[in-house]
Formats: sequence, structure tokens, C-alpha cells
Amino acid sequence: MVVLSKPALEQFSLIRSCKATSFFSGIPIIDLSKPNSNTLLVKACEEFGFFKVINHGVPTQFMTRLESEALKFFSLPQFEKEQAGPPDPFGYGNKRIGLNGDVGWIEYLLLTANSEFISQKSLSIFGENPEIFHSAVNDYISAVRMMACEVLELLADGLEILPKNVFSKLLMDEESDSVFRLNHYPPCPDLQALSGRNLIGFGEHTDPQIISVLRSNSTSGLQISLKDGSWVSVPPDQNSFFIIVGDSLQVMTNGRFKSVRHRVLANSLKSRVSMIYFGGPPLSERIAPLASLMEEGEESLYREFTWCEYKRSAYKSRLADNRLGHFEKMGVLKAPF
Ligand SMILES: C=C1C[C@]23C[C@@]1(O)CC[C@H]2[C@@]12CC[C@H](O)[C@@](C)(C(=O)O1)[C@H]2[C@@H]3C(=O)O
Ligand SMILES: O=C(O)CCC(=O)C(=O)O
Ligand SMILES: [Fe+2]
Repeated sequence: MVVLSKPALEQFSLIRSCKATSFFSGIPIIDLSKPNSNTLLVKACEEFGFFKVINHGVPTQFMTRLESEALKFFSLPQFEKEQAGPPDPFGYGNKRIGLNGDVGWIEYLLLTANSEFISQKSLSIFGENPEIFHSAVNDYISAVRMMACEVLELLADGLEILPKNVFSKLLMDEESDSVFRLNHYPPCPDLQALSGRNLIGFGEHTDPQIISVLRSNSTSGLQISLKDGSWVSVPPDQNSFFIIVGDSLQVMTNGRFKSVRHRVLANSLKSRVSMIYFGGPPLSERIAPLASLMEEGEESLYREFTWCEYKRSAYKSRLADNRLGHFEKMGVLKAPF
């Protein structure tokens, strides 16, 4: 475990004075087994770009098994974990996030989420028991992808657009460019010396894809930004999933749904483990507002691009950048949703 002395901590660029927030009680909770979940989902995507789902149908055992495999991996000696790195784009990463200078109090594994093919490199990613770890990842991703598709189909229903798989088909496509991420935020006991300031685990950002499905253990740290720009803390819930609207879904709904800015603060005592499935479209997919959602005379807020173009541009950006900004059309008036 790395121990930082107070002066070392002072120099660490991740220290921020983030206003202390108590848990936010306004996060929409959507019960997928209820008949009105479609309209509630639409409301949550418009209002927050973020919500929690319960009665989701993903077996608890898939979550706990993967969490314990992930913990086994993150407990390996550093040199063994490094064998699975660097994350270029898939593999083990430590403190550095992306290629453009972002850092966080985090270690992680980034994996492709749409291929069962294990290359020599990706086998080494899975540490000491590659078969067991790999099968836990596959079971988890298949179940979570199914649930994400159910949410996307309910959203199409709530928006009253057809076909109902207009969003979900992008995740189901064999060429879907989806990613899976296991994050480990080690506890940072020296944080107590920081008198009210915080250590950034994962800096603020939006997710570029269509939809992200996040599950964490019971350690807090995740925060989202509300429409007024204030940050609120999300109460952790290891039995539920948090859904994050990504930039691509914001574009496909012409800004009606908002991709939510979120970040993670490190904890002084408990380690946080999160697993996130980022559902993305095929690289060649044209990302544009759906014609069926456009009102008469409504103009697209964005210029045309493919997911490949967006991704390339996103991966050149820093975490906190407004990535969609480059694709916004100047002078188009936003609809008052
Ligand atoms: C700084 C970066 C990390 C990131 C690629 C980027 O250049 C900007 C987007 C980042 C993000 C956020 C959501 C996901 O965690 C992620 C895998 C993604 O698709 O976009 C990360 C990228 C990353 O960690 O490589
Ligand atoms: O670890 C978390 O809880 C969130 C991380 C995140 O936002 C991401 O990996 O994109
Ligand atoms: Fe994220």
C-alpha cells in the first residue's frame, strides 16, 4: 500500500476542495417490473441523465462472483498486475486515465465487451486464474447487456418511437463497440489529514457511448452533477445498477436526454470496486438525432458524425472536456425541454 505523507499529499494534483455533500435522496429509482417504468425512465433521462434500476433480473451471484474475482486480481503484487498493462486500449492501468494527462486515485482493467475471442494479450489480462475470471466477466456482461437493452427498449416505448429496438440493436450488433471496465479505488488513510478536502478517484466527465451500466460495492464516492451545476453524492447500493446516459444517446435524442457529468471521490477507509459496461454502437454507425423524435421544423443540434469519428475525437480529449462541444452546430436554438 502506498502511504503518502502530508506534504506529499499536499502536492498531489488530485486534491480538491469539493463541497461536502450528504447523500442525495432525489435519484430516480426505476422498478423494471412495473408497467409505468417506460415513462419514468424517459423522465429520469430528461431530468438527470442518471437513475437507479431495481428488479433488474441480473442474478446477484454474477455480481458477487465478478467482484470477488476482481478483488483477487487487484490484490496481486503490482508487478503481476503490470503484466496485463498498459491499457492500450485494453489492459491494466494504474493512476493514469486515458492518454492525455489525466490521473486519479485508481487502478483498473479495461476490456472489450463484445468479443469472446481471447488473444494471448487478453488472457494475460485475467491474472492467475484466467478461465474463471474470464467466464465471470462473460456471464456478467451478457446479463448486463440484456438488461441495458431492456432499458433501451422501454425508453423507445416511453418516447413512443418505433422500432422498439432502435437503440438496443446498436448494443446487440456483432460489431457493437462496447467496453467493460473494472475500477478499484484503494482507501487513502492520509485523506483524514486533508481537513475537508478530497482526493479525486476518477475526475469529472461524461461517458461518450450510448448507455453505461454501473454496479459498485457498498463504498460511497460516486457523485453526479445536477442541471444547476451542483454536485451531489449517490448513495451506494450493491444490489442495484446505476444507469448513465452517454453523449451518443444525448445526440440521438437531439439533446432531450442529457449525458450526465459524474466523478468519483476516494474514500479514506474503504476500498471501492465498480464494474461498468459501456454500451456503444458499431464504429461505422452514423450518430444523429432520430427522425422519429424530431418535431416539425426542429433542427439537429449536432453536425453529422460516425461513432468512429466521435470516439477518435473523444480519445484525444481530457476527461473534463466538453467532448460534444466540437460537434454542436452554432446558432441552433435548443428546444425548451
Ligand atoms: C481521458 C480519457 C479517458 C477516456 C478516454 C479519454 O480521452 C476521454 C473519455 C474517457 C472515457 C470515459 C468513460 C469510460 O471510462 C472510457 C473507457 C471511455 O470510453 O471514455 C474512458 C476513456 C479511458 O479510460 O480510456
Ligand atoms: O467507478 C465508478 O463508480 C465510475 C467510473 C466511471 O465513471 C467510468 O469508469 O467512466
Ligand atoms: Fe464514467
